[in-house]
Amino acid sequence: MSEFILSPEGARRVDARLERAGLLDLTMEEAGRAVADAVQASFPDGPVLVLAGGGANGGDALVVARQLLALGRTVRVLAQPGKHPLTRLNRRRLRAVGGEVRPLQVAALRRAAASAGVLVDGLLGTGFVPPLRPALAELIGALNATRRAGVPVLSIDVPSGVEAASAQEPEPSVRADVTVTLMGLKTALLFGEAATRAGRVTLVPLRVPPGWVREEAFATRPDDAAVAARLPVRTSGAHKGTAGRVWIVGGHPGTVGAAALAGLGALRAGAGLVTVHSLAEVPLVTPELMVQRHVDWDQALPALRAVGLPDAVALGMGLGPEAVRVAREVLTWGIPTVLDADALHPELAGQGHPECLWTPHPGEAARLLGTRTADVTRDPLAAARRLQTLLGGTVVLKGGPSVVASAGALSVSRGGHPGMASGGMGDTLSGILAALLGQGLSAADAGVAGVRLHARAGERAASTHGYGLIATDVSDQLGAAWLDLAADAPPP
Ligand SMILES: NC(=O)C1=CN([C@@H]2O[C@H](COP(=O)(O)OP(=O)(O)OC[C@H]3O[C@@H](n4cnc5c(N)ncnc54)[C@H](O)[C@@H]3O)[C@@H](O)[C@H]2O)[C@@H](O)CC1
Repeated sequence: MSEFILSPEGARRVDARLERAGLLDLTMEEAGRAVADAVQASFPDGPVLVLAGGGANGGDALVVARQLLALGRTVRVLAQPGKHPLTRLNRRRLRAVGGEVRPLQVAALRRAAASAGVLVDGLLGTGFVPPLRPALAELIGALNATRRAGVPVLSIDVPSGVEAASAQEPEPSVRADVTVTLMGLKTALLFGEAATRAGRVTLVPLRVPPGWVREEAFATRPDDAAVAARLPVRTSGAHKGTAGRVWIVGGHPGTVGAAALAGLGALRAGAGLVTVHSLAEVPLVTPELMVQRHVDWDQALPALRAVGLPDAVALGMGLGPEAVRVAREVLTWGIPTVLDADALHPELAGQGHPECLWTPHPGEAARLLGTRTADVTRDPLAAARRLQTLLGGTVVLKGGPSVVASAGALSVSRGGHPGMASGGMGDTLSGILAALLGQGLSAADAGVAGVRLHARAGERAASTHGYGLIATDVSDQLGAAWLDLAADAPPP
């Protein structure tokens, strides 16, 4: 199922609607039951130590405690005074079934943790506003020390102290083994150091009235069925001329491999005919790839245009100092275009068209936005949205995971592998994207499908090569990755 990504404000608005409908209590009950089920599934042994803050995150924790008691678990609860009405109500309910609630203090935490089989962290959720108050900072320090001593931690919604809307390194914050997040994913659970704090993340969508979460979500994470539904489908009469003619414009002495890798990626992503155009000698990576070496771009580009344009072009990979001039000319052709690497220049902002696909990594994104790389990585979703506004068309902000922003849609890719952090991976992606554009996909669909295809091929290749993965390994797995995704496609 595709998943929705909520901001703290969006989650609050859903809460407010639930409250107006008189459903918030039921939703908290469902959330607590789901978290209790997760505790049972992952940590079935030993006493459970539940830590509950004063807000609704603490309310969830008190429901978890009651649900686990009902399942026969030994449960100890340390809680702050309830500020949220439902937190107070659930404290009364817990007591009514014999649950004991003690004040949340560091000494009590250390004592109870010594014999605990698992610790449930319900101190702070999406309502946390940094900086952390000193008393809670001390508690979180004690909680993390308990984990280091061997007691696993399950966090409710987000690890406490993590700012839900930011991927920034949160210090101090809870380090969890498992995070059960509610209704929608949060930025902090997807990107950067914050995500590593969350451990294994599972999303419990909760049965809120249809559409409410979708309406408040600012981004989605499509599942493979949703991605597969965008992939091109061929008829038996397909031939190389109908499967997309792609040009790769790139390469410069010393960086010509980038263009060759893009060409290989395009071929393996199904393009019918691929030609690399370069001023440098292109290595023969595979005989199926056509190459044309040119003397200078001023002569080459008009001549190429005169012979007839391809279905799509990818440019910039290793293209060097002439990239902006070349990109300006190519953009006048008006054909679907991937702009990568040296073609990602602020001077080109506003010169694209709707079928452009811009593929910056965070460093290139920072240069385009006139900001620092750390500002991009702190909130990649916001950065991708700003880039799309600046550049138009579709933007793929590369990373683990990548973000795809097109007019009115923002999505996060699944999967991939850390072994993909090696030179040439981005060139392969540009080739894949151009191949999909050439096969008739819109820039928006090509962005979503191409990024997932690349990640899936990376996962496959990593199972053999691990951190030794190189870009050609990924290209080699593209066909199999496509078949994996197509197996999930809904029937035509
Ligand atoms: N719409 C949803 O997603 C649902 C949300 N629920 C829960 O509700 C949570 C949000 O609840 P709330 O908005 O009440 O907020 P939280 O419970 O996340 O946090 C609010 C509490 O944290 C304290 N706090 C805030 N900043 C602090 C700081 N810097 N230092 C120390 N203490 C600080 C506040 O004083 C308050 O007691 C979610 O994370 C989730 O666990 C669930 O009940 C189910 C439905």
